[in-house]
Amino acid sequence: MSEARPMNGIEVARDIMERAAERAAQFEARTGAKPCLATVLVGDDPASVTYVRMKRNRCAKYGIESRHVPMPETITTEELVSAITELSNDPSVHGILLQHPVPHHIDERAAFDAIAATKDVDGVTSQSFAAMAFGRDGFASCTPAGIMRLLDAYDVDPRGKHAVVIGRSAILGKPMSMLLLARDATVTVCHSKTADLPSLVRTADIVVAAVGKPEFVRGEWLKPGAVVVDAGYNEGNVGDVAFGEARTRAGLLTPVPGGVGPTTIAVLLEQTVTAAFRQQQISA
Ligand SMILES: Nc1nc(=O)c2c([nH]1)NC[C@@H]1CN(c3ccc(C(=O)N[C@@H](CCC(=O)O)C(=O)O)cc3)C=[N+]21
Repeated sequence: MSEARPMNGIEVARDIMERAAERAAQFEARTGAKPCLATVLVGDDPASVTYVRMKRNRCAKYGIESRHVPMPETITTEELVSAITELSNDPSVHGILLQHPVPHHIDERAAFDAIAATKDVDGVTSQSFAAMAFGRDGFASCTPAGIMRLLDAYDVDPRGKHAVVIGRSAILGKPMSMLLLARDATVTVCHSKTADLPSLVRTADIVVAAVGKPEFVRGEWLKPGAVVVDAGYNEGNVGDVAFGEARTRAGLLTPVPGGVGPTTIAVLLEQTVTAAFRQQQISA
């Protein structure tokens, strides 16, 4: 049986980040300051702490400053919105990342939408979503945008293909479906109430798994030769796709780790540098 070709997210991410680092250095040379990303973390969930630390380390490595803004678990929506509004109005901050998820008592949509669109380098605001959906200028949601970069790097053209997106979350499944649609894929968005998911997946040329359930997508669901993107980040670095099974069916397959995750962070860095240039009204 033939084995799927792996899509190397580490390599694709490195290219994106090296280019971002060059532009960050140019920005610093011209303005005297590095591009700056504010990272807002509510509470101290260990996985979230790790992800935010990874993002800040990656910023430091590629010439981007980060300013960490930790918030107590007990903060109210109002307090969080006002802290984010302050960052939106702070000219020394070019990008804002509010780490998802926030505690249940907080209105996450309200918090995301307190991020100024010009600083929404994570692509989570309603305004960015609309821009993404209508093909207007704006920052894309990082994980879906990173996935599009992976597809491009491996010459996967979504045009006319059937793409099945499993998951409809605000920062993953939903924007993913918009970006694939913008590239002329025929998109089916599946979720927990979808009837007969395996049959739908079997018709997919491109599968994006974004459900958050370890090894949920089975190898036998896949059309032989399909492009399979695993956007799951479950405990213990296990994806949403049963990798061992998928490897004997898929044509191209992202590993976890080393697939979607690194490109997500790379797009965040790239968009932070772009935001910095735009806010200074200078071009890269
Ligand atoms: N507002 C917001 N934006 C996000 O983009 C966002 C978020 N909230 N909340 C959580 C998820 C998760 N996420 C990951 C990014 C990179 C890796 C990553 O690079 N993982 C490595 C492995 C990690 C390791 O080595 O421990 C890899 O896949 O190779 C994982 C997960 C971004 N997210």
